Amino acid sequence: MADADALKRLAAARALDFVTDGMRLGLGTGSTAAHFVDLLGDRVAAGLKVVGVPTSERTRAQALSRGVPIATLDEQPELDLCIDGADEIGPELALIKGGGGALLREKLVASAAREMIVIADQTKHVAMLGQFPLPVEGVDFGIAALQRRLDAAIAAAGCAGPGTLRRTADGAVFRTDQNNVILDYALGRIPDPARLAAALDGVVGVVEHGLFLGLARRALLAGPDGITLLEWNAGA
Ligand SMILES: O=C[C@H](O)[C@H](O)[C@H](O)COP(=O)(O)O
Repeated sequence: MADADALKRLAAARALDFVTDGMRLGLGTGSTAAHFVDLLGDRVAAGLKVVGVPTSERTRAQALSRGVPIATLDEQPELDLCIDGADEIGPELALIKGGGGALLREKLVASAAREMIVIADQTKHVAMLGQFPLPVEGVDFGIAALQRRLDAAIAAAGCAGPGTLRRTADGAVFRTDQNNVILDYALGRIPDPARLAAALDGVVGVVEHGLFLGLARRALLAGPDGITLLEWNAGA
């Protein structure tokens, strides 16, 4: 069976089929999106004309190193397509994102794009979101109070589970590219993602959360037998 990294690269390669000359692209973050940026670099070297808006400093550095022209979201506020990975892909292409801490810029970039395509190995596809801890990005002023408000909002939305302040491998508090902190909520199951997202949106101190609802129109899932295309059109 193909290893997970090979499957991620396979999904990334298929996403290139959706890229055409002149496109303004949102460039995601994470190991799967990194394969896409790498492969996009080859296409750019071969003459493809695109401009990419990176969703993290990591992706920005990678795009530059691969010769992919980049711009900021201020310079390119309207994008044609955003290609990004995900931590979980549930029904209606509802996503959990932010395992790598890039959820805020990822959501801003995906929201600026006419279309978002998710690339992943097929193990990310789940019947119900929640096994992957849900990242919630917040300001670092009064974390304990923020956590209490979050616990209450999450319980009111019919979910439960501990929130843990994210730390780096050496024990320091993890900081996002926007210098915020992340609480990872191990909820186990999220039966109603829209209800939970609405509850989180209303919590003072929350900057953004990792539920991406109604943003992805397609997902390219790579498995041992090839690519499966999932499509969801919220407006249909
Ligand atoms: O913050 C990170 C992003 O949301 C990633 O897209 C997500 O964590 C998936 O990453 P990977 O492709 O490495 O599994």
